[in-house]
Amino acid sequence: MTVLARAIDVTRRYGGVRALDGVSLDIRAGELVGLLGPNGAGKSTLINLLVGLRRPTSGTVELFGGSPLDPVMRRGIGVTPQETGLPESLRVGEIVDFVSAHYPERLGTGELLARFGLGELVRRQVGGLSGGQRRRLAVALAFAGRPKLVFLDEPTTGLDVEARRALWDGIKAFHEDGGTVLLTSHYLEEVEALAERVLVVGQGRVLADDTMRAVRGLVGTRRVSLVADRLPDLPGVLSAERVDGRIDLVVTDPDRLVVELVRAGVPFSGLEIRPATLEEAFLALTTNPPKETAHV
Ligand SMILES: Nc1ncnc2c1ncn2[C@@H]1O[C@H](COP(=O)(O)OP(=O)(O)OP(=O)(O)O)[C@@H](O)[C@H]1O
Repeated sequence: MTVLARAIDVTRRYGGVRALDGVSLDIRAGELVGLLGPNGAGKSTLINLLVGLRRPTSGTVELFGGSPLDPVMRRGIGVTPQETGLPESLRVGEIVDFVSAHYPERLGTGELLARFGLGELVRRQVGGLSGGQRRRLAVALAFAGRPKLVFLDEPTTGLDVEARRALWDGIKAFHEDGGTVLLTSHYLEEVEALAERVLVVGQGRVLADDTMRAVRGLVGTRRVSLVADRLPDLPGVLSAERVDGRIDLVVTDPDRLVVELVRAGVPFSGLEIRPATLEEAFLALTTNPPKETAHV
């Protein structure tokens, strides 16, 4: 499958901070890739390198087989950064026309706005839009020039559920037409709802690059929940907390945990074991040292 964007052993430093550390990846045509990672993991830096806003300290970045610094290559992409400033006095339709005019091919203004649930607002001045409407407009603009590849940095941060769904529909429609998307998100359900492939980034490195299912399987964690007054120190516990009178543990080996519990002779009841959610798996991948259950 055609590779649209590629990073080869890319490192990016800002002074003493190593924001990316030997990252290699391909974004292939038709993929919808979710980039997950905690604050400061290097997600925005990776996007900035792939779209040519920054250069790597070492390593190579390619866009459509060329350099992301080449305007001809950049014409094939659409980008919504984490923050955008749109001119307050322009009308929504005027902004779309202004942005579209930079591209050889364009989506009609009405069609673009309808795709993102903004059709009613074509004559509204940007200064009169709500925060959520502005954000949706900023994301819609990434699609104005019929891009092949779209980069969205936290597209739905700050949106309510309805606005988020309207955006998801626009992104999905683009993808169903064959478009390629790389998006970052702090909303794990967003990545679960949209992305087929997940890249987990932590401390500037790619920790996992696989299907959603495989990423969960990779960490192989289980959520164990039980009722007990106290627990001894147990092996393989990644996180432990008391919630509504129960103790919830994320563990790597639930069978061993139960054996150890019984062996310790600790009274417990209401044992439940289920697969970890993506959030739990993600935390386990990027996480701290094992937890001491005796202090829960
Ligand atoms: N222009 C800059 N100057 C100095 N340090 C920077 C700069 N941009 C990013 N960094 C640092 O590089 C690291 C990675 O930042 P980056 O913004 O790429 O992370 P992120 O995963 O996008 O985080 P977030 O989820 O908070 O947006 C952080 O430690 C950050 O402080």
